[in-house]
This record gives sequence, C-alpha cells and structure tokens, in this order.
Amino acid sequence: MGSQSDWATMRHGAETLDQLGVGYEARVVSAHRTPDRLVAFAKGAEAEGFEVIVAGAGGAAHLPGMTSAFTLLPVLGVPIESAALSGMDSLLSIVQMPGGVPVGTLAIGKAGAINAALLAAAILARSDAELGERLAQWRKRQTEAVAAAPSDDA
Ligand SMILES: Nc1c(C(=O)O)ncn1[C@@H]1O[C@H](COP(=O)(O)O)[C@@H](O)[C@H]1O
Repeated sequence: MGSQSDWATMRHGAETLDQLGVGYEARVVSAHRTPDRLVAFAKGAEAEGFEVIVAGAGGAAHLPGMTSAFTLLPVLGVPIESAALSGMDSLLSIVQMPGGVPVGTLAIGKAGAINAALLAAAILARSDAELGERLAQWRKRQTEAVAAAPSDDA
C-alpha cells in the first residue's frame, strides 16, 4: 500500500487472506515517496516468491500501474477512499491503464480490499486444489450467513 494510512482499508484484505490461509506480506511502498523501494520491490517480487500483488493506493494512485510496469505478476489495484474526492480520484488513476500494462481494478475501499484478496486467492487456487476447497467453503459460509428476512435488531 502507498501509505500507513491505507492500512485501515487494506487490513480487510489481509484478514480475508488470513481466513483463507493464504500467506502474504503487507508492505508500505510508494511510487511517489519511496520510488527506489517501489522499483526494488516490483522488479524483485517474482524472484522473492510472490505470485500476486495487491496494490492499494489513494489520490493520485500511481502505485498499482507503476508496479505492473516492472513485473509480469498479476497486479490487483484497490482504490482507497480518499477524503477529498471519495476515492473517485483513486479509482480513475488506477483503472485507466494504457493497453499493454494491466492492473485488475477492484471497487473503492473496503469491498475492493476484500475482493482483491478473494481474487488473488482464486488465481492461486488454479494451481492449489486445497486452497480452492477453502475458497469454496468461505463462499458457502457467506451464503449461509445471509438471513432470508431482515431483522430489526441487525
Ligand atoms: N497514491 C499514493 C502513492 C503512490 O501511488 O505511489 N503513494 C502514496 N499514495 C497515497 O497517498 C495517500 C495519502 O497518504 P498519507 O495519508 O500518508 O498522506 C494514501 O492513500 C496513499 O496511498
């Protein structure tokens, strides 16, 4: 993620990965404030053993696109909900990549962080049948948790 301040959003993705038993590292890397760290991370991520990168950033969110520019790993972008423009700035910065350098862009904010984790798990599950089963069970639990009728107390 681009800043410590993004962790309040991105931690929801981390918690989802925890629930699925998917290993990850959470790091702060900024294309703007720590450009050398970004280049070193993105260029070295595949050799380090990473298989998917989830990049969350807000405002002028160049992190996901610049990360993708330096790696062939799948990069999933999470637009952080910015205070000034409610995340529309983040979304448009991330989603409108030029053809040839892909970023899979998720929804703004918490839902995007959770879905990035689920999508990363789905990608990894293509070559990990046990993870696929855990993902199926996660979805089943979610379905079972949805009540058939609304409650006044919920
Ligand atoms: N968009 C980026 C990048 C980047 O794209 O590299 N680096 C930091 N940021 C964003 O700046 C916002 C404000 O950061 P601060 O709260 O630290 O001022 C964060 O949402 C971060 O993702």
